[in-house]
Amino acid sequence: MSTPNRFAILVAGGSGTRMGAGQPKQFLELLGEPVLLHTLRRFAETSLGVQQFVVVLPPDQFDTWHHLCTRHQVAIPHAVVGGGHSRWASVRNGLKHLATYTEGIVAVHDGVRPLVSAAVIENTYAAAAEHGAAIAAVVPKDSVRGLSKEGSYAIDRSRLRLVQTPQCFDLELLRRAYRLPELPTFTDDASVVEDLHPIHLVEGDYRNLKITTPEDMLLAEAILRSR
Ligand SMILES: Nc1ccn([C@@H]2O[C@H](COP(=O)(O)OP(=O)(O)OP(=O)(O)O)[C@@H](O)[C@H]2O)c(=O)n1
Ligand SMILES: C[C@](O)(CO)[C@H](O)COP(=O)(O)O
Repeated sequence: MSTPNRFAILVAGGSGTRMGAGQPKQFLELLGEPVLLHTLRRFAETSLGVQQFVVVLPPDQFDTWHHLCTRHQVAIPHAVVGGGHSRWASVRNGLKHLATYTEGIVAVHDGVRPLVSAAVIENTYAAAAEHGAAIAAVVPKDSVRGLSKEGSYAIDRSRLRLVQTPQCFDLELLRRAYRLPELPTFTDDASVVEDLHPIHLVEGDYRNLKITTPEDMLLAEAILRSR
């Protein structure tokens, strides 16, 4: 079987309200480089050939990214697309940029997961080529409780997984899913696709954290220094 085309949509169209940094968290520096640039490099450095990178940014931040790419001499070819009102809308905009392609595997990855490993990226693309839809996920390390009117109750964590990105899909499947109307329950791409196709889980990585709140920056720096 021939190698499928590979595409990557790096979503970085959010504003980072939980980080509260005064600028979107994807532009904060980790060991001297913006979070989003670490993420782009991670994907570009895998042994896989990614044919087309699409970076989705807040529409008012194109100049910021352009200046950062110039300052850091970024030589990784990528398209820049404006984000939307939600992650779902940003992914949909990214997908539109791939309209000329008819087949392949597309990875959707949070621009704020800069510590993703080559193994997780490669395994997720490979699983999607085999199963149509594959996402990285890890086993919860803490006990989990649900909330009820009366208080709370224990949940069997062996039946749970914590979802990460990348989330990789057959291009046409992802297109079909993103033609459906947006629902408030969509928190990731798997939740958009799952009514159309089963989602295969790939072993993620605890280090593949999503930079969300200030302590995540400390953790990410510590992990980067240890590499
Ligand atoms: N309208 C949006 C919202 C989110 N994202 C992206 O989706 C990923 C995961 O979202 P999250 O961590 O929630 O980022 P923010 O929306 O920026 O953060 P917050 O919810 O704290 O505002 C991030 O890479 C973010 O930039 C996006 O592309 N477009
Ligand atoms: C896509 C995601 O990173 C998977 O864990 C997550 O769902 C994004 O959630 P957020 O609320 O937008 O941070």
